[in-house]
Amino acid sequence: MEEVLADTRPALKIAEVARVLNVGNGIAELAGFTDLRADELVTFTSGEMGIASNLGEERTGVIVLGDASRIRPGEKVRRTGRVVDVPVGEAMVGRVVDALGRPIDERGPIRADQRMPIERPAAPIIHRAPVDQPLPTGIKAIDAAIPIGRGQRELILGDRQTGKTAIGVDAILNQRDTGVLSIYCAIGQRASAVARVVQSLMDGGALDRSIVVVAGGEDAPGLQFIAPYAATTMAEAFMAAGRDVLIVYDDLTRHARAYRELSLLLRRPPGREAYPGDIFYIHSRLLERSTRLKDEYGGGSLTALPVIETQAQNISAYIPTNLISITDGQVYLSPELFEKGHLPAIDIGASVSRVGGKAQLPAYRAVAGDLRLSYSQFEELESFARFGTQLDEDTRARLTRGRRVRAVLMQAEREHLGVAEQIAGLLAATEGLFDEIPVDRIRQAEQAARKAAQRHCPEICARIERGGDLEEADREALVTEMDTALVAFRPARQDEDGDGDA
Ligand SMILES: Nc1ncnc2c1ncn2[C@@H]1O[C@H](COP(=O)(O)OP(=O)(O)OP(=O)(O)O)[C@@H](O)[C@H]1O
Repeated sequence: MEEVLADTRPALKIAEVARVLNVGNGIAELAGFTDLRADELVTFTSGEMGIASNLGEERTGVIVLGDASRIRPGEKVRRTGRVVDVPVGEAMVGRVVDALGRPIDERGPIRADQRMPIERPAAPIIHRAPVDQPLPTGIKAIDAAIPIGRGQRELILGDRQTGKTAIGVDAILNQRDTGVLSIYCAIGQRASAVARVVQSLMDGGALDRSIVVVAGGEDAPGLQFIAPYAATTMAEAFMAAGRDVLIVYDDLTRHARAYRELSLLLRRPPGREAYPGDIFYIHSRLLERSTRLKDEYGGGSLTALPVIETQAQNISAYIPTNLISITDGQVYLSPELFEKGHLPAIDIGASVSRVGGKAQLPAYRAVAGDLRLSYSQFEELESFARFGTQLDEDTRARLTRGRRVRAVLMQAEREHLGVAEQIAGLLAATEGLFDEIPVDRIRQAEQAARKAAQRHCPEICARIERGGDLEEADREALVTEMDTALVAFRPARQDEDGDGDA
């Protein structure tokens, strides 16, 4: 009898059910819970879910993860004893899901055998390995001047319609042969914009090795707020299993706005630009989770490309400065370059990669080592030259070269180039092979040079692709072959042909 009593624990029931006091705009206020935990998931009788956010003695503020208009005052709410989690693993690959990991692609249910909480601590420093392996984006201006490494966090920022999404999508499409799994997390975007990205991934054959997480502009602010954390959890599951993952958060400006809306509705005190005091923390704790793990801790990596929209090119506004300080560099897209048609509109002088240089392939470093500096100098020189000053021979030569390098760095969307192709084009430009060719023919000339390099020096190209060095002899061989291929583009030869446009 005593044994039985010893095993019996008094079933003291704490209040597990509460009622809705009022609801609206993504937030519900409840009364009745006595022991609710911060961030605990609650379920409404109407079927919606919510996250316990403001825990007061009498009232609880809950972020609604769904349609708040379906919730009625007086409705019952139950606690669940768990935090928000999402399905993870192979079953997610190739799927388009919402912020709670539920499929929205009409391809049937997802049978994942594991779930993980959306908020998880970042890997401790001791588990982290240095960023020293490249993550090629296939975009010349980035791979040459602002290289990104696996495990890096590189911000993409610029005004609206400057090609931010295009860079993220191109980076995903370029992972065809790298074994990198990609996650595109759309936050607060129009459904048509998300549909376009999904279509591009499908057309490029990238959806089979990607996950798309969508919290659209018309979704509840609570879903928009949790979407990047959910996407990161899905990525972390692969990272822990040794996979390399690339994640694009498009975009964190809208994420910050969704959080501001929720905070104001929860009556938290507003700070600068009406954002709450912990606005830095919501982004730092998210991006801190991107890293590269040491082999003994899984060996995978998580590379993050967060996107931020600036207004009137103001990169020193609150959210952009926060993110610039959290990330390991930024790719700045300039609306002026976009208007001039210099696409992708990357302002190389205002962009930087703080850790990716170590990850750049040696052949790249040999060719594009000082590209960022020399290109910025050229841009400055060009702006002075506009005043019509008399130019000396050396300045004129530097302008000629700079304009050709710029033409070579221009690239259309979805035109991904392998490492060897990129290096051949850049080598031809920096060695002055294009100097005598009119700028409007550089694109064709570059293609011819790249083809010649591939055709006549296949073993050098293959070695470069494998990460080998570019020896002096290799450089000479490539330059000779490309120079020969470019004869047809030079004015003298064109004049002989009678089609000169110099
Ligand atoms: N390298 C490029 N070559 C040609 N067109 C490009 C290039 N990059 C972007 N574009 C075009 O520029 C337009 C804007 O691109 P995108 O939607 O990526 O910009 P965004 O900055 O993400 O826009 P938003 O502010 O709406 O999010 C698109 O029509 C896209 O096709």
